[in-house]
Amino acid sequence: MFIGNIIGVLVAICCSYGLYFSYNNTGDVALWFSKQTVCEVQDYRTQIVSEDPLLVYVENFVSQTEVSQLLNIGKTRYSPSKLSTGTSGDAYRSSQSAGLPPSEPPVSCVGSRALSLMESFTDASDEFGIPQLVTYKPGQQYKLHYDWFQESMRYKDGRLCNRVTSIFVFLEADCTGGETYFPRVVPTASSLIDDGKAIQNGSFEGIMFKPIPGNALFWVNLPDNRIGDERVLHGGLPVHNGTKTGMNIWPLRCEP
Ligand SMILES: O=C(O)CCC(=O)C(=O)O
Ligand SMILES: [Fe+2]
Repeated sequence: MFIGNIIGVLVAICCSYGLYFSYNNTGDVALWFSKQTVCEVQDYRTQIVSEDPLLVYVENFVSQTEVSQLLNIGKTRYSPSKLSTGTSGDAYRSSQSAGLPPSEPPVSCVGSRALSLMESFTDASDEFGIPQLVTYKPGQQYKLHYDWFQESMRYKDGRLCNRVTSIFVFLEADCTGGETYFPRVVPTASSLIDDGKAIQNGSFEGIMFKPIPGNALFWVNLPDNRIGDERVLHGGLPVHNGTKTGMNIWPLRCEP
């Protein structure tokens, strides 16, 4: 079901100092906008996969130019991905991850675009943390997990925070396998499946999304601002051949 009310037509032509400071005026989010940045206009299109839990497919969220630039910024920064427990090198999450500098274009542009998309889910006490690239080689995966923490994490300023929403953007999909799988989400429309962008059939529960560069998934982790939603359990299925790379954006809901 393509819907009119959230067809996204981005208007962030030019992000200048302070334009988005009403979202947040302290902490990391200020870094998103600490440089004068001219951003590409990006016409993206949203499609609701499931209303409850809210899971939205975002087509053309990031341009091919931005994809190349993001991959380039990340390429020297990779290290083994960590689990929320802080452990790395675990078979549960066998990918490599790279934190991205939030103020460097196009990271800042994609960040402001994400803020625009998520405006109704964020508030002034939120933090945006560090966007993260995650890359998978054959055999690598991220088994089923929640992005929200069972116990809120202590932010650097001492506040307790949890991941209120997630955006996962597919950047590189020169691979077979590597679908993003939500076993507990029942799609309310079939067009993504008909288009071959998602897979749903009787052999498994839920829905899986094929990695397609530039497209993204957006979902809500903390629907009532406090309790993590167990229905947004998801994982990155093993890559069979080639390379898959994505970008995580995880706004943090912090206690005021
Ligand atoms: O690789 C994927 O498809 C999903 C990645 C993910 O869920 C994560 O990094 O938290
Ligand atoms: Fe995840």
